Amino acid sequence: MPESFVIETRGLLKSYGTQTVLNEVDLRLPAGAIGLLGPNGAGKSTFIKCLLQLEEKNSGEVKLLGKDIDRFGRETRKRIGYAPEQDCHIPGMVGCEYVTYCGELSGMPFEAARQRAHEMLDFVGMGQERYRKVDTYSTGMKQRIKIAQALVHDPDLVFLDEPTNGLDPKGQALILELIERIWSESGISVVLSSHLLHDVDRICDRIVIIAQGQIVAHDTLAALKERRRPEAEVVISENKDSLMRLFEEKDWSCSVMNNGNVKVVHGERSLNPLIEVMRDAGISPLEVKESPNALSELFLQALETGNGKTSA
Ligand SMILES: Nc1ncnc2c1ncn2[C@@H]1O[C@H](COP(=O)(O)OP(=O)(O)OP(=O)(O)O)[C@@H](O)[C@H]1O
Repeated sequence: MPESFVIETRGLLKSYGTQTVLNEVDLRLPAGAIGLLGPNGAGKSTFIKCLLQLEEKNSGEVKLLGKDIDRFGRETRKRIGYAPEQDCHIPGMVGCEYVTYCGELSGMPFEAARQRAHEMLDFVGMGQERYRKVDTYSTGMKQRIKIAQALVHDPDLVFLDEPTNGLDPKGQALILELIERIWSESGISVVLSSHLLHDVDRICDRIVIIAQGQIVAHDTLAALKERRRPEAEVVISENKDSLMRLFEEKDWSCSVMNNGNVKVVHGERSLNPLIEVMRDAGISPLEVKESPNALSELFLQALETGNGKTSA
């Protein structure tokens, strides 16, 4: 059976004036918990808005849940939820009234919308606060109610744009746990946009890294973590020359780094052969650090690209 995708884009292009914000983005994403990771200004929100037709793309094709948005945008959006980065509540409305209203806007009859709103408010952990005006909520509560309104109509796919913004570490952890359950318990595909590696690293099974409107990486989290260069950094206080000679005898290229540690390209699948060679030669390093995995490396490169530096 051919694999189906919840999101497919081909040549998606979006510019504001002379600035190209999405540069011919090609992506095919299967159902799951998807992390959209990139520095501020990378184009994450614009990507989401173009998919949801809140912004008009310049060119390219987009399919959501298998349907072309140019032909079936309106009907497809009924099966999609969205929590934007900025506040989206209606001033003066109390929490449960607001989520119910969002359900009605999605076409649900009032009674069904009200019942489901309470279920979703329970799901996001809102107690009696639901009977208070949203204007009086803390940042954490506002983030939670945004998630509740995105889920009220029981969508198949939900976009959450920077849902941990403004939260302290405990608040971030609570929101991430909640988001993880959206996919693992309800089977609703989630696109979590974030500029924090930690967010997506914890709960997503697939990662897309975006920088300056281009996809710099797309793979499963497991594959990105598995991928690393066969390099290591050896922290050593004495016998540095002997260590370098030892590596050269093994034909492993090595050099002294700015911090005084020795970098070695050992070409092995694990650190074990490197550690054995040093042990046999009677050299005891203080520490042997593995090279960063591809996820960390690509994310750092994306950050540098986002800051105007070009990556090697
Ligand atoms: N309506 C707009 N008009 C002009 N430029 C825009 C508009 N919206 C976004 N941009 C520009 O497009 C680029 C990408 O913005 P976008 O909001 O998509 O980034 P992001 O990855 O979501 O980052 P952040 O989390 O900081 O919002 C930025 O340079 C931004 O200034």
